[in-house]
Amino acid sequence: MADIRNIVILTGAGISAESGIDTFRDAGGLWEKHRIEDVATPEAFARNPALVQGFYDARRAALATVEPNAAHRSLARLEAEWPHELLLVTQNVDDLHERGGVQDVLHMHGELLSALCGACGARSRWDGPLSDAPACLACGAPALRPDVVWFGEMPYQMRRIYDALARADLFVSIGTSGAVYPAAGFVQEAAASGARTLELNLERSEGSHWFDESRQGRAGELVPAWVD
Ligand SMILES: CC(C)NC(=O)[C@H](Cc1c[nH]c2ccccc12)NC(=O)[C@H](CCCC/N=C(/NCCC(=O)O)S[C@H]1O[C@H](COP(=O)(O)OP(=O)(O)OC[C@H]2O[C@@H](n3cnc4c(N)ncnc43)[C@H](O)[C@@H]2O)[C@@H](O)[C@H]1O)NC(=O)OCc1ccccc1
Repeated sequence: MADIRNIVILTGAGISAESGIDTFRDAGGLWEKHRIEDVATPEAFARNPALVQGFYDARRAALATVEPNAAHRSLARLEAEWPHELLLVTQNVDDLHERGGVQDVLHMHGELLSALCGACGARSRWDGPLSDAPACLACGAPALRPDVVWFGEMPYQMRRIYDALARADLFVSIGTSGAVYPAAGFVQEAAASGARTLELNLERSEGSHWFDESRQGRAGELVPAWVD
């Protein structure tokens, strides 16, 4: 680690699995119970907003029943102690990184605890169901939607992410299947700028072959072992 200064870490649903949050593609995962095109696209929301709001209301309510795990807490410790640049990017819409103690996490696919006005773009913290949401507090339009990035929509803060990848000495991917872009392409971006690349995942992923090193195991063990 001596020559490592700038680190970019990407996390996915696998880091929250041991906290009891369903992943997407694993057995019994979200995409087994729901079709992406029914609940996670702008077209689905236009077609059946109640179904989509219900899907996210259930996931938002479930947040109150789960706690961060050792992997979340280890990353908070790393953030507090790392003397150089560290950017933590998550594809997760849960708040377990923050509750695990991380001060600055970039939610590239949005957050369950935030509502977005489809009319004026205003954001507001939201922890209840959105199905019976009042109008937007800023513009009064009845257009509040989950502040998450659906398929076909541009992820958040891509400029900040690509800038950090271009400066990275080390890129670490934790608990993601590498099935969804542009996140699945970050390892190649980092490698192209000369960074070392490490994958920590329960099993080999669609992108494992892009990494210098891929370690298999549970995030709750692999991440503390890597941080300490
Ligand atoms: C399905 C896929 C082929 N489709 C896409 O990638 C699409 C289309 C596309 C764009 N570019 C492409 C290039 C090629 C092909 C397709 C595309 N991408 C988009 O539409 C994106 C938007 C995608 C975002 C969609 N929203 C999500 N989530 C928020 C909502 C919600 O949460 O409901 S995606 C969602 O699924 C993704 C994958 O999930 P993972 O987190 O990886 O979870 P998964 O279940 O798949 O895997 C879990 C892993 O953990 C491991 N694991 C399990 N337990 C543990 C454990 N205990 N410990 C460790 N590991 C564990 C398992 O082994 C497994 O490997 C995450 O990103 C997650 O956020 N937008 C876009 O491209 O805009 C334009 C653009 C253009 C230019 C530049 C930029 C943008």
